[in-house]
This record gives sequence, structure tokens and C-alpha cells, in this order.
Amino acid sequence: MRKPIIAGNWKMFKTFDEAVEFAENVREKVPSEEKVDAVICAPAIYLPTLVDIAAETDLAIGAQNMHFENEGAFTGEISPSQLASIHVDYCIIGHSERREYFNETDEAVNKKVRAALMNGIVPIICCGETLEERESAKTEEKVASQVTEALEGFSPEEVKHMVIAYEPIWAIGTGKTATADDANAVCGKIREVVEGLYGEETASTIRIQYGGSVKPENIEELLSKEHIDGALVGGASLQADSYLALLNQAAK
Ligand SMILES: O=C[C@H](O)COP(=O)(O)O
Repeated sequence: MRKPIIAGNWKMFKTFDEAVEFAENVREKVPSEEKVDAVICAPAIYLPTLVDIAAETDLAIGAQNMHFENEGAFTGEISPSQLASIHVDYCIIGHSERREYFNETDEAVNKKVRAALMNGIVPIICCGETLEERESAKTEEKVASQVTEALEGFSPEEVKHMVIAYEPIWAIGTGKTATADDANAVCGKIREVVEGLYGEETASTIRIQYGGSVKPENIEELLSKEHIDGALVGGASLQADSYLALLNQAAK
């Protein structure tokens, strides 16, 4: 049985004081990591402080993006080895907002996934279709191609340590959630793609999250589905109460 993973993605929200208050509030309240992996992916400038606050608790801290080189003349970028040097455990890679607004390509995603693993960071690899693609029945094709390119060139053992987040773009921040059955069908398709590339054992080990308007009211049904192993959560991860409610549901 796969352990659920609930990752909050704060995106570009919260002041420093709000971030600290949140982390201090939840750090002792998150369920045991034996039951659920609890992650907060915060703005980069807050990461060292949040890592300190979360130290020796069951809360893990992640980044929202990184470069694929460990160092170099890349003004304004943050490297995977820099994240590792402050003990960041996770990094979201290829979020649709990065693909759309910052031209992140599947090739860059693949390089970032490799760089994350080489630095001991768990990549949360995002994929998902636009509304137009869904309406023209291209969801599976789009997601399969994103996953295939992101996962190119790894060993089965490496792939087992990755997390994939299926986020239909039309469901992000809109209040529209894919039905649990639809989300499960696409997550099942992703598992099939992983199986085709890396075999049954890897496919049944890798964790696949759903993301897109997840909240305490719909998490239970989503997590009851065979292929959904957790959630990547935007809006509902910004308040301690709703974030904890999501974790507690997942830990049941
Ligand atoms: O990374 C998180 C997703 O973009 C979902 O955001 P949301 O829960 O606000 O819809």
C-alpha cells in the first residue's frame, strides 16, 4: 500500500511573518509521517527559516521550482545543490504555471528531475491538460507525453522515488474539481505509462497525486480511488486549519 502524500503549494502567497506563523502553528499538529507525508512548498526566500521550524517534526519543506544546473551564471536562479544544502526535501517541477508563464519545456523538466534526484530531493512532477485538450479528448495523449518525456532515461529504482502530480489546468484555482472517477482514470493512465516504461513494480510503487481545487470537502472521495495517492494543493494549503484537515483525512 502506498503512503499518501499531501503537498501544499503556496505559490506566490504569504508574507514572511504569515509563513512563520503557519509553520509554527502546524508543525506539532501534522499527523505522523508513518501515515502521511506532509509537505509545504513555499516561496524560496522562506525556505531556510521553514526548514528550521520544521526540523525534527513530521512536516517536510519543499521548493516550487529550481534550475537544473548545480551552479553557474544564471542570475536569479536557485540550484538543486543550493536547495539540498539547506535541507529542502522536495521540489515541484514543471507546474503548469511555470510551463505557461515561464516557458518551461518537457526537456527542462526532465533535466530538473535528474538534478533533483542527484541532490537527494524528491521531485513532484506536474502534468495535466488544458480545457481545450480535455474537450477534444486529448487528455490521455497530453499527459502520457508529458510523463514519458519527464521520466526519460532513469532507472526503475530512481522512478520509484518520484512523485507525479496530475493537475488538469482547468481545475486549478477555479473551484472546478475533476470528478474523483475522472481524476482516477487519468492517474491510472499515468500508472500504465510508467508500467510501459519501467515495469509493474515501479508503476505500483510510484505515488501519483491529484491537484486542482482540492479541499477538505472533496479529499476523502479522491483518496478513496485506487490510483490517487495524495494531493498537490494550492488554495486550501494556505490556511492551517484546512491544510491540517487534508492531512488528517489522508492519515485515516
Ligand atoms: O499546485 C497546486 C495546484 O495548482 C492546485 O491549486 P488549487 O488547489 O488552488 O486549485
